[in-house]
Amino acid sequence: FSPSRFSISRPFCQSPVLASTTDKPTETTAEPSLAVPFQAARDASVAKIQAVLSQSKYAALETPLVHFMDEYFHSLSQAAESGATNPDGSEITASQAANEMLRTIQFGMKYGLGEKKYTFENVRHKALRGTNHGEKDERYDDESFVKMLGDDVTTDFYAAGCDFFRPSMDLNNSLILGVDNLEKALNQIRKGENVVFLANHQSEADPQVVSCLFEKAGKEYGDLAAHITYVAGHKVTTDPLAIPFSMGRNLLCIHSKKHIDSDPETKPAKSKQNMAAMNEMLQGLKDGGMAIWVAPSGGRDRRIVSSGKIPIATFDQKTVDMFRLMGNKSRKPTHFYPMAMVSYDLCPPPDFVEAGVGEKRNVRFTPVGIKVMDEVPNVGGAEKRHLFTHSAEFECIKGYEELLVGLGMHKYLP
Ligand SMILES: O=P(O)(O)OC[C@H](O)CO
Repeated sequence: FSPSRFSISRPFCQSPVLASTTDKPTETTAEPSLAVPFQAARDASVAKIQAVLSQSKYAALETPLVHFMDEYFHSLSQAAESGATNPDGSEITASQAANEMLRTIQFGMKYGLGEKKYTFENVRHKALRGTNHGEKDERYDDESFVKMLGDDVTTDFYAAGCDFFRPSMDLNNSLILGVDNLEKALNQIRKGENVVFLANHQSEADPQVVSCLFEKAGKEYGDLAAHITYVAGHKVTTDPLAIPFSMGRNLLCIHSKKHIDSDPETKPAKSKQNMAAMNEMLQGLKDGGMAIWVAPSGGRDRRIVSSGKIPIATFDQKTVDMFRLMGNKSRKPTHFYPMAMVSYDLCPPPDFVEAGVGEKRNVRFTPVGIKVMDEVPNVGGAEKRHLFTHSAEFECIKGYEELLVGLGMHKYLP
């Protein structure tokens, strides 16, 4: 790795330019044809949702939800047409699309809207896996908690999130690379050491992409994916549709640097929450055996609208420094692995960057990719800090570009 070369020319001349807030949102036009059973299931599901919404105060949600439904039914219709199957070998069906969609919307309405919406009260949230899941979870002993969940007391929200997004991933043509590094990371975690994956971030479904691709690599890696704690910005914990997916994940809830200044009045409270999250993380790292996924850019990569290229967003050095500092303070060996991710097409983010929630959801049946790069040695003092961040980002870009080539997505190469 040569820092001087890096500063002059990033691989493939990557430009750090992000789409500006004036760019139009990503438009993905629905395919003209939908297979007959999927069309029927889509129409019936839309009618059900319209009936519910018309009798509620959320009538304004009809347009974005119908768009989301159209996207999802098209995605699964295409999956079925391509011959993709579920993990048990069964076909992807129209009734599966309807069940997944209606359940997700029902969760969104129950946990994401209104006075009873689910609030992530603790900065460290533990995945809600339901009462049928093996591990003891004391929250399910609390009567009010059980009452709040109602019929969903047995719901494994982790599995539900994976089941929703998995059929939209063309897993036969997806790539999971760097499994040797994943194996090293797994062994380090098993020894009680900590691992931090420094990733680029492309879609809201990235935690599910990690799960499905790690599962593809092997059961032990699938189990690791369920164990990972994701560093989550405010959208992940406050957007009505994102909330149910987030309930199924281990999270550290923070306010990313990208959005913390959007409302000066609430900045002190947000900074306080970030401090609390860092303390919780430090405790977890001290306990050891922790696996963390963080996007040091503070958000998703955006396409360059004029060229259609998708560069990864620049890693924020202070964020990386903070994770290294916490690792050092924990006094447990803490290992850093850059993780390259290709998942943009699965749920393309809007081209504009904004702090608000409730964005328009697009979903596509597409291959996805992950490459776990070599560990970046956690050495060097204050004067070398930038070299560590550059090295991690450089590796991530290398892996990303290798994935794009391997997946035949040359058009996105920056
Ligand atoms: O700031 P954004 O729009 O890139 O959103 C980042 C969130 O983590 C969404 O997953």
